[in-house]
Amino acid sequence: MPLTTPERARITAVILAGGAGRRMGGEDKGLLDLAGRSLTAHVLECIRPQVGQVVISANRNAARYARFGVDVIADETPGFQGPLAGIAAALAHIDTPLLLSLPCDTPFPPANLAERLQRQLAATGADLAVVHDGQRLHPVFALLRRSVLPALQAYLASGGRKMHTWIATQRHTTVDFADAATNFDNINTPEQRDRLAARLTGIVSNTTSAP
Ligand SMILES: Nc1nc2c(ncn2[C@@H]2O[C@H](COP(=O)(O)OP(=O)(O)OP(=O)(O)O)[C@@H](O)[C@H]2O)c(=O)[nH]1
Repeated sequence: MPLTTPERARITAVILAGGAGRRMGGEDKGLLDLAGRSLTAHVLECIRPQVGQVVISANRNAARYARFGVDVIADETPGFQGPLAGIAAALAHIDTPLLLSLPCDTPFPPANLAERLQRQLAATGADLAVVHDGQRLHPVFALLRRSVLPALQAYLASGGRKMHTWIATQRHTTVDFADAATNFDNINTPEQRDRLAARLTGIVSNTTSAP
């Protein structure tokens, strides 16, 4: 059953767009074009109806991200320390009890992402619910209680950066999204972007040529 308005209001989504994009030649992936819109615009469109509010985690091009009309949060530590740094900054910023993290480089996340993570978090009483696609964990797709912030800050302060390692230390649950595995296909390289763009163009031209 879809989340109710009060349930959605308890969740802030953070779109993580603060990475170095090394495999993309150092480009800011969140602003990359796919089918005429930035990757961040695709993710924002999908996630906005699922939650109460959205913020963007970005470390460059603040003015361009500001045009999305939501809060833009930079990491507290410079130098691209990884997704956990963005999640920590977002947890410190929000005033909702739950944070939904998701990356900017996965343009079509499932339309029931927040709902399924929230239902399992509530049912298990865990502090974190993480996506599993049937093959592997996708730790950047997670619903976290705000109360995990001190533990995350301590992990980062100790030099920890790995999501899998930190999640393993927390009371977590995994949510099976095997039925939606392709929704978690992401874009890391120019070739992956071009392939997906070509597929989308095919879909559009097939649709428009239909009788
Ligand atoms: N806020 C923040 N987000 C990050 C950071 N590093 C990665 N991310 C985000 O986490 C998600 C997964 O990142 P990766 O694809 O592993 O890293 P990337 O920097 O984007 O790309 P590569 O340098 O090619 O690995 C993406 O949405 C990134 O924008 C960081 O240091 N800070």
